[in-house]
Amino acid sequence: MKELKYLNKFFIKYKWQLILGFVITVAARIFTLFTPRFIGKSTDVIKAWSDGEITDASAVQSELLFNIGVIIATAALSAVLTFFMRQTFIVVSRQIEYDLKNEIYEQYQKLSLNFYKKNRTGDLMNRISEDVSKVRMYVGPALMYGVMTFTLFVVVVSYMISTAPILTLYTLIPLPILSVAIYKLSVAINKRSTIVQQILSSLNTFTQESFSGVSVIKSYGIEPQVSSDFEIMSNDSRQKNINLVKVQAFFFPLMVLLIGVSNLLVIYIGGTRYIDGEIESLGVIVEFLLYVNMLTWPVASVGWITSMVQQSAASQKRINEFLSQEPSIKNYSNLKEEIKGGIEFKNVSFTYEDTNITALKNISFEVKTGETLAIMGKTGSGKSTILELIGRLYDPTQGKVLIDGKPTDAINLESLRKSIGYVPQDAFLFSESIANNIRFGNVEATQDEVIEAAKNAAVHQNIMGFAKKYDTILGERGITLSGGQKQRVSIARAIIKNPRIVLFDDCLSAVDTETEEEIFKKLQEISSNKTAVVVSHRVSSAKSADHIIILDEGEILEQGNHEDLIQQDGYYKKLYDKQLDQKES
Ligand SMILES: Nc1ncnc2c1ncn2[C@@H]1O[C@H](COP(=O)(O)OP(=O)(O)OP(=O)(O)O)[C@@H](O)[C@H]1O
Repeated sequence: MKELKYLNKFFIKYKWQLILGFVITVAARIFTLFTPRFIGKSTDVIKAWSDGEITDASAVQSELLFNIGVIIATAALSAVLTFFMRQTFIVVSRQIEYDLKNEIYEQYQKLSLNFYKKNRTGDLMNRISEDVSKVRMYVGPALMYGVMTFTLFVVVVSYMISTAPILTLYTLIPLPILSVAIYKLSVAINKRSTIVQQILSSLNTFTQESFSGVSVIKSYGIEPQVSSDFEIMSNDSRQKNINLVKVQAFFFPLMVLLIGVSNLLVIYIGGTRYIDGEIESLGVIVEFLLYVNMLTWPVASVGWITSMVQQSAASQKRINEFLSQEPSIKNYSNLKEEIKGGIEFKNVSFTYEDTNITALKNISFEVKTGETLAIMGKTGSGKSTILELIGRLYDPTQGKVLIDGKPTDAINLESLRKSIGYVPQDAFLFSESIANNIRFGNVEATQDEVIEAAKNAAVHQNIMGFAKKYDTILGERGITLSGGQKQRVSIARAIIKNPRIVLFDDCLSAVDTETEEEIFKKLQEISSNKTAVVVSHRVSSAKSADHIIILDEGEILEQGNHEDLIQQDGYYKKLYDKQLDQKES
């Protein structure tokens, strides 16, 4: 339960609403007491009339009318207060849910790439949706029903004891049994519904994947196989749902049975004690019958609340695991600074923590401000890793990455990231308009600036070809751009940021050579004073760079400018000849 202590700060934050809720709950419960009390009184009046103890019919009538008036008025008051009780407790729980979701989301934003590699997206989503909803059950309904049960129990039972202590004892005997039984049942229901949820989430993932990959499924003609896999999974889901329903079906019969037993006890014990003269009026029995029914749900809810609190604790434990994680990339400098763009790697080695793959081994090179570096090499040779280290998505395992002569970890993280325009290998676009996707690089950019960036990335003409032009929505409910168009929108996004350093990770692979050359020409025009690092498989992208590095299994195989490397007659020269041949043929 110590996990739930984390939530105390929210209880403190919303203390006044909660105190108000508590006061309202107590008042609402007190008013509910009037109904049994006045029904009991009315029974006694009628009994006295039928026994001939009262002979004035109008007196009986007016007393009954008064009692009815009191019952209606107090029940109405209690109903209004119950409404406000929900308004306080449940509204506070929604506020806490909102605060907690924001806190988790903020933490997600702070955590580094490593965290995302280690945890599946489904888990991240679950923490922020399902786990938070379960925690809300503790801060909302569990707290509200807890307070309600407690106040009702204290108020009703103390009143019952003062009226007829022995009868109270017998009446209450079945109630703890009810509470324990409901607790056991709730635990069983929760276990089974967790299984149902898990199956539902795999079923959702399966369906989602098969819809996203529908073109692969159809082209391979594996629809029957996919359908039969789906059938197996949904069959399993049906079975688990039936198992859940079987336990749920016990809930109400069990409650009815135990209420029935309590009622019988009140009638039997109450009746015999009345005959023995130990209870003075019949009204007490009627009153007690109503009390038993009033107490049943709160007592049953003790078991339900207990299991709800246990579940919330488990969820909060999972949330705390994420909240307590420190980002592996920390900001050590608060000094915002202007970055010029000189880059230097000094004996840099880097090993990915999750796979233990050493992607870079003792790499050293320098790119002066305003120069262009091209990185080439076979797939998996560590090209993208170099860009990730420049953007400080990771820190080097050994050696130093310097920007303007300063180690990247000594530079203010925000200043560093602001000065970099990174275009990743897989262009990621949001389900938003094209203009907003470009504006992502600079949210304050005007429409003219967006158009200018798109022109420089050679994608303006394509965009103008769409019916809604820059307002064309991308993604699931919008249009799908071709691979090359996506890459160019992603480049426009980096350009609009007007960064000091541009990092292009093989981001023109889906573009034909002519367009590629056009883009590079434009880039050179607009970025003459920017430092550029370009990863490419094409010599055409690399040859005009000031410096070229050829990587092989994390090590520098060759380096120099285009002429130097042609003379070295190694990997670069072979690639150059091959790509020249291809262009000519
Ligand atoms: N996030 C990661 N976690 C673990 N290992 C990784 C990660 N990214 C890359 N690697 C590994 O590091 C090595 C270098 O990868 P990197 O992406 O830098 O190569 P690359 O030269 O850019 O390849 P490509 O040309 O195919 O993009 C590879 O062996 C790869 O499997």
